[in-house]
Amino acid sequence: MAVAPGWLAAQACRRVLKRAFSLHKAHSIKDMEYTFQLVKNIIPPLTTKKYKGQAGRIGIVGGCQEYTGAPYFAAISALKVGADLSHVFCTREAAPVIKSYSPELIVHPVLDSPDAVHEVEKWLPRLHALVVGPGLGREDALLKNVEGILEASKARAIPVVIDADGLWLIAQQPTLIQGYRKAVLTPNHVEFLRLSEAVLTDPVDSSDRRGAGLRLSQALGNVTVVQKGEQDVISDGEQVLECNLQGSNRRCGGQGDLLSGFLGVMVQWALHAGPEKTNGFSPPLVAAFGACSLTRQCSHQAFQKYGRSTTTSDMIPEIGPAFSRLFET
Ligand SMILES: NC(=O)C1=CN([C@@H]2O[C@H](COP(=O)(O)OP(=O)(O)OC[C@H]3O[C@@H](n4cnc5c(N)ncnc54)[C@H](OP(=O)(O)O)[C@@H]3O)[C@@H](O)[C@H]2O)[C@@H](O)CC1
Ligand SMILES: Nc1ncnc2c1ncn2[C@@H]1O[C@H](COP(=O)(O)OP(=O)(O)OP(=O)(O)O)[C@@H](O)[C@H]1O
Ligand SMILES: [Mg+2]
Repeated sequence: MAVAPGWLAAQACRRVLKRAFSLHKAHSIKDMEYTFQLVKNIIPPLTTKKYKGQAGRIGIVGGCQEYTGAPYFAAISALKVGADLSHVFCTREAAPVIKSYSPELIVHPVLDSPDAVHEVEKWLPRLHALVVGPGLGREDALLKNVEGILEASKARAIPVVIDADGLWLIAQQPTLIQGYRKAVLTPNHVEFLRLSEAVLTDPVDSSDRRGAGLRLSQALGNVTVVQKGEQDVISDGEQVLECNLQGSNRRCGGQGDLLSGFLGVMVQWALHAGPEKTNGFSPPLVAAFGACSLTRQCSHQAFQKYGRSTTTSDMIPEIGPAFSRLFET
């Protein structure tokens, strides 16, 4: 008997959803299907009517002498999820290294120049979102420049995803993003604790990750917080989404950097689509759910092929197939 491709796709989707809920019984498969539908609603269609740049022009602020992989992962994941152009603003030394990884990235060696804020600001009118922090390092002079870049981005209402050393800066100066609802923070376990210590008066209850995420988001004026971990817990201070989609047991470095690049693209898709497409959820919340599920699905697929030897580079060729499987079925 011939089986229709649509039926096969629906079965594949149900299998993904079953994996998603194997760890967390509080939601039904129906809830998860609904949240995936909201992500599907924000994805811009591929048509012949679009010109280069309309699906996304993203800037990554990061990359220094020690860390060149992290900004590369964020920038390439932005392109592979569907952005048209991906810029990296890094230090002079890091630039040739990052360029050598891929001809597809546009690399600006400006972050340690005395004129860094102005050099990045020139590009802001042409960018839809910034991802701040992957591979940035913690040198005071660089962080000072990033402060200026964040202020300039807020003044232009540009969405910002803040990760890694960008979160280190926010923990020192939470006022930089206080109340900016186009900011999404993506802390790992340690970064989440550091931020919580910086802005909450009472210690967080580590057994209640939903409550902790809500509190941190509220304390920061409802910026969206993506608390990464065995389950990703996402909150805008009003609502909480959890992403339990099965990933893998490999914890190789760089997976969070991929997530931040996906999110840079998806947050601007979601804000562009507007709240009517996200049915009562804030657009950044839906974008974050999309980026978390895609990261975990890429990790799952890569692990099926490479097992213990899986590294973040192995996840990159999985982005297209994982995206289709989650959002195009
Ligand atoms: N290829 C590249 O270029 C990459 C570069 N990267 C860049 O590196 C920079 C620093 O970022 P980072 O994430 O390494 O932060 P950092 O605060 O030094 O923490 C590290 C220490 O925290 C701990 N720890 C972590 N998770 C934990 C957990 N769940 N539960 C408990 N403990 C946990 C653990 O410490 P330990 O086990 O030693 O106590 C770990 O060693 C940043 O710019 C980033 O973008 C990365 O993106 C990777 C790929
Ligand atoms: N224990 C876990 N089980 C399953 N998935 C996990 C686990 N911890 C993290 N993840 C997933 O791995 C991805 C990256 O999260 P992680 O906490 O490793 O970020 P990170 O430390 O910032 O990574 P990076 O090395 O890029 O800086 C996220 O998609 C998250 O859902
Ligand atoms: Mg990280």
